[in-house]
Amino acid sequence: MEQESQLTRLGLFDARVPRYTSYPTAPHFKPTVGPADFTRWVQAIPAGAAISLYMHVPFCRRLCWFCACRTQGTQSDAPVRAYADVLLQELELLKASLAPGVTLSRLHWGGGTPTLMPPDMMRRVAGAVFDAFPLAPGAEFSVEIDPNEIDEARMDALAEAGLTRASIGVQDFDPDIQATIGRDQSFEVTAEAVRMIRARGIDSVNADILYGLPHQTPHRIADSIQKLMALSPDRIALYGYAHVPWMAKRQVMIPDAALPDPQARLRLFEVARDLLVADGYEEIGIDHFARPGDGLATAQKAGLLRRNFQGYTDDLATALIGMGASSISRFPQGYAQNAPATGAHVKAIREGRFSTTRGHVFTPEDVWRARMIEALMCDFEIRADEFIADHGFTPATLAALFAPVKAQFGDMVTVSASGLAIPERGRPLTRMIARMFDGYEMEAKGHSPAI
Ligand SMILES: C=Cc1c2[nH]c(c1C)Cc1[nH]c(c(CCC(=O)O)c1C)Cc1[nH]c(c(C)c1CCC(=O)O)Cc1[nH]c(c(C)c1C=C)C2
Ligand SMILES: C[C@H]1O[C@@H](n2cnc3c(N)ncnc32)[C@H](O)[C@@H]1O
Ligand code: MET
Ligand code: SF4
Repeated sequence: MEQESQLTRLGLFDARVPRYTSYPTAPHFKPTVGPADFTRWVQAIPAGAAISLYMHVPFCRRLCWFCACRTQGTQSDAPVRAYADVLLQELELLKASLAPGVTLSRLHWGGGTPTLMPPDMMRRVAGAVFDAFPLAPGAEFSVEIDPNEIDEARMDALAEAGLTRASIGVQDFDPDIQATIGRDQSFEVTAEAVRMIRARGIDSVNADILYGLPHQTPHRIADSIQKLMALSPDRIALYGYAHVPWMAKRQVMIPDAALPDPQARLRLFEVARDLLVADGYEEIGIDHFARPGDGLATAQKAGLLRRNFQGYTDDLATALIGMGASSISRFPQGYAQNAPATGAHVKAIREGRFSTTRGHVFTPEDVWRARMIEALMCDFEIRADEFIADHGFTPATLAALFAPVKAQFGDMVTVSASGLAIPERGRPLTRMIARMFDGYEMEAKGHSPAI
């Protein structure tokens, strides 16, 4: 394949590249940002603003071996209950620092597994959030749902709390692959979760599925995608499995020898993508798919697609506040991350202070670099008119910035007076091209593969 040899020459199959869910990326955060900065940034949010709120629940009943999320296993509800109490205290602290009249454009519960909360706990947490900050008109309330960890009573609690979007973890339907990644989940269990969601009139269903898993073949991923399409999710995240056992220790359970090589990963992605596109899904950025009419598809058409810690979003709020252990907040001034360890976060909140341990203060240069990387990840294009109008560039300064990218990537990028664009054939290189605009990370580090 000519494209494949070109991609090989450009280093796609050897590269380790950030996913750019933030810029700068989390590994560049420094302990110079602390609770005082976080408090100041929260206080600077204007009265009556709509903000986005993320609540992290770092508990699971079982720990899937493939998972790189910050979470811990627990068989009892006691630690979850104690943690939920702390979330309510954190909410009080936040309310005390925020100007009056703040509403939510988004509320997202992620994890971990938020659905391991018993129904009364879900009601209590949701009730406290909406008492403090009501949903803005058109707002979304979304929750990550583990199909193995949901039932009618918990679904009732979520629906009554006003859930608008359910996000289910699928990963793969193949039983052999499931055994190798430590995640049993029959098709019936997943289908039943979708039925419970839709039966309550929650008609927005997202699903997460992975390519690049151990023992995955084009035939097997095609089968999993077909099963997933039978459930007709509105939105699908097709993430590349990130094998980072030095960071996510439980991944040592996954034998390296069973992993597809980078060329095979590209083929797995393409098989899955082609099936989804043939079924009418629109490609959103590097790894999302959405039915036409879904918020992400509409935002992409309007040039309003944005990148955040969840991947892609159509949320335009300028402040995203992350609550709970390890969560990251984004403000116009910079990023602030809470203490990653649950114990340290809980201790800080119980003592009446925020747990912010690391972060980053934006420089003027960060602002335009962040936006260029976001534009590439969302639209595969850096539009000259935007950067001339909003960031003080001239055609000449843009041309100087684009020249080394063109020299490096040849016909995998196009450069003209209207800007820099990545044509279809160059799409697998998007994260590598974005890295050319990263002022912090010009050399490869311990990231996941570029494809
Ligand atoms: C919900 C689960 C996941 C979160 N991040 C990932 C998953 C699957 C994927 C991921 N994120 C990072 C890596 C490391 C390698 C890489 O490709 O860059 C992987 C596999 C980087 C990263 N992203 C965030 C953090 C804190 C990090 C690592 C830095 C570190 O802590 O050492 C931001 C972030 N990740 C997740 C959330 C919920 C989040 C911010 C709110 C979860
Ligand atoms: C929140 C979502 O993150 C994805 N997820 C969890 N662990 C990994 C990993 N190692 N690599 C890629 N994606 C992962 C899953 O698809 C989950 O549903
Ligand atoms: N824990 C849930 C699941 O695995 C949600 C996605 S992973 C954070 O299904
Ligand atoms: S994939 Fe979901 S259920 Fe499995 S360990 Fe990760 S957060 Fe927990």
